[in-house]
Amino acid sequence: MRLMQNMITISEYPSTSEGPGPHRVVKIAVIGGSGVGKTALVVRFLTRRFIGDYERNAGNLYSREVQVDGEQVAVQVQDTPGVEMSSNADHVPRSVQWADAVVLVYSVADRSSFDLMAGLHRRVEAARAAGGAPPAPVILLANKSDLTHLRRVEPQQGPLLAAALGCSFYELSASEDYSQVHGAFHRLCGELTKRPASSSSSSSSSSSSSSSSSVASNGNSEKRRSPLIPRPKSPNMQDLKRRFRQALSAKVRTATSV
Ligand SMILES: Nc1nc2c(ncn2[C@@H]2O[C@H](COP(=O)(O)OP(=O)(O)OP(=O)(O)O)[C@@H](O)[C@H]2O)c(=O)[nH]1
Repeated sequence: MRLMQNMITISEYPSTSEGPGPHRVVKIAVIGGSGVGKTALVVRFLTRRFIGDYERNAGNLYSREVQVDGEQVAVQVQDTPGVEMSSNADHVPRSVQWADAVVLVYSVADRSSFDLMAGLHRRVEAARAAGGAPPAPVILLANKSDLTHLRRVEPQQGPLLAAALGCSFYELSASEDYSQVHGAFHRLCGELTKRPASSSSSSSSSSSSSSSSSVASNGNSEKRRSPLIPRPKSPNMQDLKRRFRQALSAKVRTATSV
């Protein structure tokens, strides 16, 4: 369903809607505790806008076509529910097995979100092994670096953990710095495009265009439904559409006022 004139669309979960297409697809799962800024990071990367309000996310999939090292790439980002909040314990292994790469996120202002990271990394590795998938690149993101007065995780702890886990590490602020967020995701996309395409990652939806973004709810039972069957309007999708409209209308206003 078309949401806005500027090609923001609501679509089905892409693993069911991919058809033959010209572009490479890279799939990234974003995982971490609740409220650490996963949605804010994903939306910041895809739209440049920062979402200031907080609404709990039940698992959404976003996609956008971007240029990576001169190549048109369809980036799909799975924004998973906070691991400690989810009633569905399956969502981490499902997302990890679907993805080509994993982004683990904690907030520097939330010690418990940092303490989840090592265990989550183990779950990522176990899920890949159980699914027969090769190890995936994992990056560790320390978000909310702007909250210096609320810091609960010391700056050196993130890099130490990342080194122990064999991950890349970025400390950044989704609210303050788009370029850091873009840089982290973009480098990961670049790394993925240098790898041989997996069979599920070599094409994209034929309806995509170079300026398109889309978002789909990742409800468990809906995941494998035909793209032709209309998705029920869950409150979560309504919230998401509203947040997208908010973020993008500001973008359109900026563009038209220049
Ligand atoms: N100060 C600050 N706030 C941020 C930053 N990133 C996100 N937030 C805020 O943190 C809150 C939670 O952000 P979300 O993106 O919804 O967090 P989430 O990880 O998706 O949360 P769940 O949906 O519960 O999994 C929101 O109020 C955001 O505005 C940041 O870099 N700095």
